[in-house]
Amino acid sequence: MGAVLPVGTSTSVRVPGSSANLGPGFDCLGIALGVSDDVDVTVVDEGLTVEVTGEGAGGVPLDEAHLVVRALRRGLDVAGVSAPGLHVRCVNRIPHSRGLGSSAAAAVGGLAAASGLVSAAGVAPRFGHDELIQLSSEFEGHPDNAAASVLGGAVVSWTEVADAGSAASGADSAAEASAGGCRYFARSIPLHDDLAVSAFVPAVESSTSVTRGLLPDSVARADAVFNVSRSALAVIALSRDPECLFAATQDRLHQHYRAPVMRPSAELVAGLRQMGLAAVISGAGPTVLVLRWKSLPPAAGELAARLGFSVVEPPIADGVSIV
Ligand SMILES: Nc1ncnc2c1ncn2[C@@H]1O[C@H](COP(=O)(O)OP(=O)(O)O)[C@@H](O)[C@H]1O
Ligand SMILES: N[C@@H](CCOP(=O)(O)O)C(=O)O
Repeated sequence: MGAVLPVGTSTSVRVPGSSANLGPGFDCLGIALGVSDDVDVTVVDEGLTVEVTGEGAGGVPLDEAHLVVRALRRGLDVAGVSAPGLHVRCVNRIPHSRGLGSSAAAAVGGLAAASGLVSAAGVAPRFGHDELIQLSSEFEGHPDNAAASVLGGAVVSWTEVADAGSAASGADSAAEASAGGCRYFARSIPLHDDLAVSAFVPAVESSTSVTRGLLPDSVARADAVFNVSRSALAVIALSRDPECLFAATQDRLHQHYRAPVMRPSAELVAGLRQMGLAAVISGAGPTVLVLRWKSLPPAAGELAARLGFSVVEPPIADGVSIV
């Protein structure tokens, strides 16, 4: 290991949550939401202390298993530096296991904190956006949430999986090797000025890894074609024609497979869509997201309350920031 970070070096990071998929864009579309976590890290003499307040406090581990710490360690490792000890303080506002990208935000937050520490100590430059997207998506296994948390706004992301030949000949970067050959990329979608979101958040949780297990390995070509057309339309709807949002948020690849384990969410999506709203399952659920360009009708709030969902209207957020 190369440089050792001086005791007292510190950094503060703010990272937004996100909503992935936006209906048809499974594992490739996402939008950053103005509900953010803060991560403050200070280099200390020895050991590791983790302090958590807000969402997840009392539930997440307070040792090396903590996701922010794992990402922080990975970032320091990639930068080729070590720390004699670390104090990590997390102030969490993104609800966990609701489909609002908390795990991706934790990975981005830890990696950005590593980036902030190495640059504050003057031992290495900050990670660029592309590197942050690569490293954080490796934690997730899909880039849609992580890319939105890094870049802010709405993003299209994509994954390149090395074929057997290139894997045999060796990965072309340490990141690629550690990701089992996956390379992750993203670009921002310019957003229409009137675009806004409403999130309908239930009290119940749902694990992303569990509900990914409900999805089939292959789908009918007609369903693939259906989603390809809606995903392409989604980019136009988000950027310049919000009136297409209703059509652009249809999906046949993931939502109905997950519906049996989130009936109230499925019922809420159906009810909101009957009102003409562009409602989708947020990420892997159970939160429901509405992409809109005008106010919600009162009936939307009434249905949400009856089904046990709280409505929040976060701004569309900028990407991760290092203070
Ligand atoms: N800020 C955080 N700090 C530590 N662990 C976290 C944090 N955010 C999320 N996690 C971990 O990720 C899990 C939730 O991930 P996931 O099922 O993907 O849901 P989400 O949609 O919220 O990302 C939590 O149960 C916790 O283990
Ligand atoms: N494309 C992923 C998105 C998961 O988002 P999360 O916020 O629920 O973790 C999926 O649909 O599995």
